[in-house]
Amino acid sequence: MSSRPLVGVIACRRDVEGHPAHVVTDKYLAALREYGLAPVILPVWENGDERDLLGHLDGLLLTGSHTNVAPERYGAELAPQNTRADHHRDAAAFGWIPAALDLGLPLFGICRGFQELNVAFGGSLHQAVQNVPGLDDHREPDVELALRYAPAHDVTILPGGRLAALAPEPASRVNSLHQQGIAELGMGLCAEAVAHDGLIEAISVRDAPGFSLAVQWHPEWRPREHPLYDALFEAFAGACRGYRAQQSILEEVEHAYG
Ligand SMILES: N[C@@H](CCC(=O)NCCCC(=O)O)C(=O)O
Repeated sequence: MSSRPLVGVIACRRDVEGHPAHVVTDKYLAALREYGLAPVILPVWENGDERDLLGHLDGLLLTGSHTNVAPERYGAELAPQNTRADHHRDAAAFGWIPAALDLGLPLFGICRGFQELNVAFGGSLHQAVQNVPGLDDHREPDVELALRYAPAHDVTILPGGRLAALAPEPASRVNSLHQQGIAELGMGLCAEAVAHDGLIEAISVRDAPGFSLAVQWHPEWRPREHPLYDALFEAFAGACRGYRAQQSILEEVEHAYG
């Protein structure tokens, strides 16, 4: 039986060959595997309540997606640039985030997952960052994949935070593939890094006992080749191993003493 920690990876809903499907791109799964974790794809249903799944996991990864959090979840009107939704994903993410934090489950958000964490704490989003005065265009160029995920802009890591504690350097250059971004930071969240134009690009949950970081960029893209991406996955994997060990002890105590 695998001793690798089990990490739940939230899926997205898409049609595949005419059938509704639950989809995760391989790079998220491959990155978790690279760092000694066992990825488990978590299906998403708008009317589902799969919170019991989290009790079997040692970590939760909220992936990126071309779709967007429904703006009504943060009290906004749908912007014309916001053309892709996934209500199944929304329902799952906003159920699993509080449940994971209640369990102390290591929680890692990437891109859409970063935005979901902010909205889960009452924050709001820009739906078209490129149209916000003073902010740049953070969308990916229409080029081949390796160039789309290449480092695109600098981020400054804020001193004294959870990201600073694991980052090899106080600044880095990261990829950028998003049209949405944090407008108002949710209550109870800490800004951990900002882009060159001031946009928040990494956050953490202030009172979370364990790993609870989310980033706007994509560290799952060839993480071993980028010191900050590598540090993020090493820290997340370490947190999942620690959680697994803690759960094993609790299970043994429960078994021994009932
Ligand atoms: N749709 C949101 C989030 C952008 C995002 O997650 N992009 C990556 C999609 C493909 C991948 O998983 O790498 C926005 O536009 O801000």
